[in-house]
Amino acid sequence: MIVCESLVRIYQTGSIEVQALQGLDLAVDEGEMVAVVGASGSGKSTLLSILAGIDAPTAGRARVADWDLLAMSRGDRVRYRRHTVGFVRQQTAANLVPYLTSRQVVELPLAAARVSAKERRIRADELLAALDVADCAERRPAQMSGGQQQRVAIAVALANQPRVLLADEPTGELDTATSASVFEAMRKVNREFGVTVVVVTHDPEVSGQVERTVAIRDGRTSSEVLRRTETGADGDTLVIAEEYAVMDRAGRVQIPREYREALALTRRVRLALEADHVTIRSDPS
Ligand SMILES: Nc1ncnc2c1ncn2[C@@H]1O[C@H](COP(=O)(O)OP(=O)(O)OP(=O)(O)O)[C@@H](O)[C@H]1O
Repeated sequence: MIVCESLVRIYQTGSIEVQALQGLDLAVDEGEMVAVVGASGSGKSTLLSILAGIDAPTAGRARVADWDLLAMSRGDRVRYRRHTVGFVRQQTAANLVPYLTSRQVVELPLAAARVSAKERRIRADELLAALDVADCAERRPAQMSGGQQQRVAIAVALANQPRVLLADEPTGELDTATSASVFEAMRKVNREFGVTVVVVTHDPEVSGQVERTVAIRDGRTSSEVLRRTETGADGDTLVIAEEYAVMDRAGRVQIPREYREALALTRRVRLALEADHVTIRSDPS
């Protein structure tokens, strides 16, 4: 559903150039839910803005569903944002409109897509019910909690039945219990509606609940954690998490700093192919 290869985004401010993405690789299957983590400034929001069609990459490849994000006209971009992706921002207020009720704000994207008034009402009520905020249909943002506002924001993002839901720190302004429930709502739409979900988060509690977490370091995908559940001998369910380094198409792998420091691996290293693995040794000279 999503494929990014060697994705680059350079911001130019006067004479200063910032490489926000420096050859990022990412592949997300249809129906998957993936968490994206990384230090502040690592490029998470830049990636999400590109996937949302808000920002354009400088170079590389980026495809979402049938769209090539580097070759879209202005009109394509509008269609893409209206029908293929839904976007939830961190700031609860930025997702909603102060003077519109929840039902009205969910109906807005449907009206833009020329859905009839009757259908709009039915779809808005279905979505608000699916996100457990049916009782907020007549309320404006100021009359709702942060968690309720984010659930309504997810309903807005899903109004036009997008194939991909993108969320940039959707629980960043919420307390732990509320963020767990908003995150659970996202898992529910992923499971029940089959929407592919990419969620940026700082919260390890959140990233620990998805099957795959992608870590971005310096604008590049550096590692992935895959989680699976297994039933132990005593019948208990265990979550097994395994961390993988990510290799790009050219075969490059980033070796974590602590490994490099522990073995004094510097500019030149020796590689050797063994029967079932590759060794990396420091240069004796
Ligand atoms: N519009 C812009 N103009 C110039 N530089 C930018 C712009 N947007 C982002 N950057 C820079 O690009 C880099 C990546 O920023 P980005 O917002 O993607 O990081 P992030 O991982 O989302 O960080 P955070 O977790 O703090 O939100 C940073 O160095 C940032 O200063």
